[in-house]
Amino acid sequence: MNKENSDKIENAVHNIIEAIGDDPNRQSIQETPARVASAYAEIFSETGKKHFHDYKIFNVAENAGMVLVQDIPFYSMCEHHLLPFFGTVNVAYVPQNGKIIGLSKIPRLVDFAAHRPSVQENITVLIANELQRILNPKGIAVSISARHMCMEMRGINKSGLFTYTNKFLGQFSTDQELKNEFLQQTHQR
Ligand SMILES: Nc1nc2c(ncn2[C@@H]2O[C@H](COP(=O)(O)OP(=O)(O)OP(=O)(O)O)[C@@H](O)[C@H]2O)c(=O)[nH]1
Ligand SMILES: [Zn+2]
Repeated sequence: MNKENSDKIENAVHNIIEAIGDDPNRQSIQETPARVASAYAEIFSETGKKHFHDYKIFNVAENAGMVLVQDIPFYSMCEHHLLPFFGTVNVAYVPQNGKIIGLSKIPRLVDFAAHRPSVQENITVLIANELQRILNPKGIAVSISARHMCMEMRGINKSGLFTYTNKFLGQFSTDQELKNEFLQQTHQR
């Protein structure tokens, strides 16, 4: 993040601290605006980016069956309240023409989708669509389970609720057996 944008966040946080009735010059929070700016640079690092580019494609001779990376932790911020929502993502695909990507790129793709203001449904679809664009595999399944702080610490104030979303493309939407394999492996029914 450039200096101009980081200054904008610092000024805004300074104003927020004042507006909630605290003193921005209080010794232990003097550096808070700068800390928030640097935290936001990390948390929102992928904002506005349409495509994930950090991958290489490998070719293998024989197609594997379903490739599943399970329980990938993620943190995001809801676009309505800028409060965290977080949980785990399962990403599966069935390769086509021996085309695969490095396994570590799947959690990186999850971070790409999550590190922006968003809603759970959009993260789910963005992961599926980017994987589709990159690999054009025979099928894709993405499921997310998450807790939303905007439902837990304010508003409806219900703790410990989990929201589930998923997106199935290609064979995962046409082949019930494959879909069941995914759901069984990821403990969803
Ligand atoms: N579909 C969806 N909704 C979300 C997500 N994160 C937060 N929300 C909801 O977004 C809605 C925003 O609704 P508004 O009525 O504009 O906001 P609000 O008055 O603060 O709503 P309450 O949270 O009910 O107090 C709320 O119902 C939130 O629960 C998400 O990832 N997906
Ligand atoms: Zn919210």
